[in-house]
Amino acid sequence: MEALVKQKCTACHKDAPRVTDAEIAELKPQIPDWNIVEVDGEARLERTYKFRDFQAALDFTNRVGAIAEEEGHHPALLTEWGKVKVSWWTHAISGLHRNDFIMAAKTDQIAAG
Ligand SMILES: C[C@H](O)[C@H](O)[C@H]1CNC2=NC(N)=NC(=O)C2=N1
Repeated sequence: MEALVKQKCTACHKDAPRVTDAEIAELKPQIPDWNIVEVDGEARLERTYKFRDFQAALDFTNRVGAIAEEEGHHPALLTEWGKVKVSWWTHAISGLHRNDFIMAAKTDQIAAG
């Protein structure tokens, strides 16, 4: 399989397939630092990144925002002094799509510089 970071998001729509348990088993090892959490009964991918100060956290936030706009897939971002919590899920299906794993991998790539 092509690495997740090299893949593009497909359009989100309400009939898009949620990832199956078998797909999660295949995809999750590529983003080992992410957690799958449930919020309001919906699965999300979540990771908190640490930074030296607020400006560095804000710069990262903006870079993640830019790829979200490029890919047409958008995260929740919580920026604080020295950290940013990033959450990916697919609003259209109230759960996880392959797109979320692709975007989590691209977020890791941004953080790696
Ligand atoms: C029309 C537009 O592409 C859709 O509303 C997109 C925008 N960004 C999105 N982002 C996320 N995370 N989930 C969606 O379902 C979604 N839908």
